[in-house]
Amino acid sequence: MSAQTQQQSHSTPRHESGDDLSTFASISRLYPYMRPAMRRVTLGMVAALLASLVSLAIPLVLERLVDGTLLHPGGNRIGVLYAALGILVLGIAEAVLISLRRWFVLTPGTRVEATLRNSLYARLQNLPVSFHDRWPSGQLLSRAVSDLNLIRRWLSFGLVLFVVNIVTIVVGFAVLFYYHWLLAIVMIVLSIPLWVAGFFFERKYHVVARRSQDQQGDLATAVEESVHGIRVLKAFGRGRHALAGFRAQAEQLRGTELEKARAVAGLWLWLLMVPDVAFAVCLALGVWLVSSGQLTVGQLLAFFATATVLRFPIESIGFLLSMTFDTRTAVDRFFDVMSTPNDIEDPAQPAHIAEPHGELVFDDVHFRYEDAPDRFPDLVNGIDLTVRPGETMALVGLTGSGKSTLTSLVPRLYDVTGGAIRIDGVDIRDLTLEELRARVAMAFEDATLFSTSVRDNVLLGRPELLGDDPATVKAAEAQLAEALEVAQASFAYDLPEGVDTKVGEEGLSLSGGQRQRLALARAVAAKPSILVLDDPLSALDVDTEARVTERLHRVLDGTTALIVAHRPSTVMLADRVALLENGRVTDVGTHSELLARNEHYSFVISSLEEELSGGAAQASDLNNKGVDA
Ligand SMILES: Nc1ncnc2c1ncn2[C@@H]1O[C@H](COP(=O)(O)OP(=O)(O)OP(=O)(O)O)[C@@H](O)[C@H]1O
Repeated sequence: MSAQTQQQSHSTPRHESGDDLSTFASISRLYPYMRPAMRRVTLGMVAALLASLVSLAIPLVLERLVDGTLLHPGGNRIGVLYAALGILVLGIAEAVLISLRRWFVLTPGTRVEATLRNSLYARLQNLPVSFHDRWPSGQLLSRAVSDLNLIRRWLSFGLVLFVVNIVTIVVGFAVLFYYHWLLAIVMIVLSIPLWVAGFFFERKYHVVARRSQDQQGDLATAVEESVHGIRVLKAFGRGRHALAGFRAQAEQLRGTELEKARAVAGLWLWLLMVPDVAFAVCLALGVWLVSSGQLTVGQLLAFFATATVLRFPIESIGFLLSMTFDTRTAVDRFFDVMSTPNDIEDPAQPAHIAEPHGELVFDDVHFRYEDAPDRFPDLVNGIDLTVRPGETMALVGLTGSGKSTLTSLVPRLYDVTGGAIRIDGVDIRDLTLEELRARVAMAFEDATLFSTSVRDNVLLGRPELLGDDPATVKAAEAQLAEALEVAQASFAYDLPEGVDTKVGEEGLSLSGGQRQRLALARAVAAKPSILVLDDPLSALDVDTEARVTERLHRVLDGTTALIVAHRPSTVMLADRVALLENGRVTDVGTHSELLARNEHYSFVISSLEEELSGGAAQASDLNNKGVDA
């Protein structure tokens, strides 16, 4: 496998949804999105067609002018004046029609682009987490930005010109026949190399265009990763290495762009050379036809004037072809995402939990990741566990035993591959996703904050509290205060603009512990009947953790909670502990019961303690080395 192919196969799943379709069939899939814009596009096309026909009519007037008045013994000045006036009027009409074309097609492209972008975003929100595991964000970003941009430019400009130029060429050749059949046939025969070059161009260009657009996506992913990981790269002194990797990728893209440019240049060579040769041959033949009395001077002049009008449409075919194939690739890439099946969707006939108590039952649950090798058993291999209403259950197990995976099955971030998870007796797959995710709230170890205010981040799961009327604002403030207090995140009130301070990627930088506390506040504020916490306190110091734990205990009183525990102190928070071992729950009991009777549990707890003291030593070591500075 070449380095290039290797690079591609590692970075992007390539569905190539439209690879077996013709360019026309592939682009026609856009029709439902284009329908609202079609009226203006069609009007633009009509205006452009009329402009072309007008430009083809000018040589006809020229012929009359030369043969009928200038060269005619009885020609008069009034005739010349009329003909000149006719040409002027046609010229003005052509200019007006071209302006109309621009005006008609300017807005529909932007509207279609916006619709496509909204649909893509909605689809990305809708697709399951397993899709996002497979797709690098740069590939999605390049689809949402540059591919849709290409489609807009083609719609506003390429499509209309392509159709109009083809029609102009066909009508133009018919007009050439009208002047003289032999000259027209010579012109057509000499153009054949052009059509052949166009055919080979299509086959080559499509493949290179796809590669180029995929490589742009890979490059975007590389930039995104290095920006996100800038601290790690700096701390480990790997900036140069990252730059070298980036350069290699950029060089690869440059190579592909050059290949594209060479393909276009090859076509251009034919596009420029063939008409010149055809003109020269036709001129010699035309002069002979005039001298032998088979053609008038006016007809010869009109023939060349028409052939000149046809030059731009013929020359632009190369550019428009490459633009069309770029667009076809962009459309294929768009539908790669849009046609990815979503296996986590609402049921056809949803059930509803009338009286939520918060009982959570795992019934012989199995799960394996799509890319897990066949020789491995299921990661979750038949888990039976009941978390009673209002109970706090800690999940404990060695690292990699599948604790986070198990918790992510509850809000259906992934679907079980066997067995069932039930909330209050209802299989979670029978609930709508909206109901399920209103009942279950989650906080992760890796706390993601969005680029918006603290308030909006914390009340993310309570959209009904984000209104403007005074009662809602008051309720929102109370909820916010309670959640921030439970999560020991009152520091938010001391930020420059209090809870209105913008945080997240574009806002104020917060420490890992502060981010975790806000994420925990978000889960608490959602007031779920089941709270799933995936080691949400890992970045807190021991004192803060103790305070959060004490408050959570109070809040969790009526809430069922499933907590992944990496610290003995988190385990203390739980009423009972479930021990995860080889994909199964091998023991359930209180912390002290398990410590007393289960050797593996004691081993896990002592390894967690060791990890903690090791982590603390490492942290102080790093601090001494001044990494933070
Ligand atoms: N999205 C994924 N795709 C494929 N495999 C995954 C994915 N996420 C996790 N895994 C694999 O599943 C296994 C269990 O991971 P998981 O994060 O659930 O374990 P864990 O018990 O929470 O670990 P830790 O205590 O270290 O957080 C690991 O071998 C991991 O490599």
